[in-house]
Amino acid sequence: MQRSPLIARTVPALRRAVDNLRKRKATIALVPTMGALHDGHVSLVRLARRRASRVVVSIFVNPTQFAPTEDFGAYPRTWKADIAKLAAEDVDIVWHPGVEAMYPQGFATRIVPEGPALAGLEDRFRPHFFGGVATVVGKLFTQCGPDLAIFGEKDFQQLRVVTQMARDLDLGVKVIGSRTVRERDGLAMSSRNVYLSPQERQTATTLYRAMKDSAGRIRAGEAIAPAMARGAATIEAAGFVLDYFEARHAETLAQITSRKDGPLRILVAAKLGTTRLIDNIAV
Ligand SMILES: Nc1ncnc2c1ncn2[C@@H]1O[C@H](COP(=O)(O)OP(=O)(O)OP(=O)(O)O)[C@@H](O)[C@H]1O
Ligand SMILES: CC(C)(CO)[C@@H](O)C(=O)[O-]
Ligand code: BAL
Repeated sequence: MQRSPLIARTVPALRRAVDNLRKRKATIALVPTMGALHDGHVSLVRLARRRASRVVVSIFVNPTQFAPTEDFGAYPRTWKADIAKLAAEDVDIVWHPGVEAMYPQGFATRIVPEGPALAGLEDRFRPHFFGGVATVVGKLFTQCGPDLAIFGEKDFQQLRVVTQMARDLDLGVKVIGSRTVRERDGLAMSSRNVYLSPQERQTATTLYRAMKDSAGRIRAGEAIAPAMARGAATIEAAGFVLDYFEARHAETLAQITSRKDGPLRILVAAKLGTTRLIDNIAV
């Protein structure tokens, strides 16, 4: 029988609910989200279910990771549909704080990530972003105290930054990455895809095709620079404004010049009209 998850809106209510699960010797997985849930999020919840006996999903559109010029106000909020999806997945607790519960009056502490995972990419175009993410994810981890937490590979640099933070701050949470879920034409599922017009939605698949093409060329022995230049040109010709299209070391995200530098990942961010999309694939 389908149960509705318990919905916690304050830190004490969340802690009580988690303590109750712990009394029953549960292992707990946390899946942090900003809501507007799609099948990508559902795949994270399913992985959480396989890895732990109880699942907590947080839904919080975190203002500190948006610049004032970005889409915090417009970000899709689909609460009822989200809860129905989470009930169908048998989620135990939904942690849904208001902004005042997460950042009470007088809040004045931030976690500021540094190091190689921040070398460019998202950090160059959204310099506020990882400070906001690390601060809120650090809080989510200490509020909920999960054994493990699941993050999508779609936000590959975020996965690396959060993994490093959990390790550096001894948060006792094992961070697990989950593969990217795509639409049939290859577009990575993303809450922001709803911003795309029908025409833009058709064009959007170019990102995946260009990454696959460049990855195929590199695998076939073409030098990295021309293979990547070709992908970038394809994306721009389709009408995107490109932020970056780069091949990086898949583990460290360090810059690479040759295939001998180790396993590679191609990462892309580009704007189509006013919608900014990101994606990545393994080479
Ligand atoms: N297509 C996807 N496949 C797998 N995981 C995903 C996918 N899309 C998002 N996620 C993961 O879900 C978690 C919550 O992400 P978020 O709520 O920001 O969704 P999103 O679709 O990435 O939204 P946005 O459009 O804002 O980037 C993150 O760990 C993110 O990497
Ligand atoms: C990890 C996260 C929930 C932090 O707000 C967000 O950046 C996201 O949804 O990827
Ligand atoms: N999916 C990452 C959250 C963000 O872009 O704000």
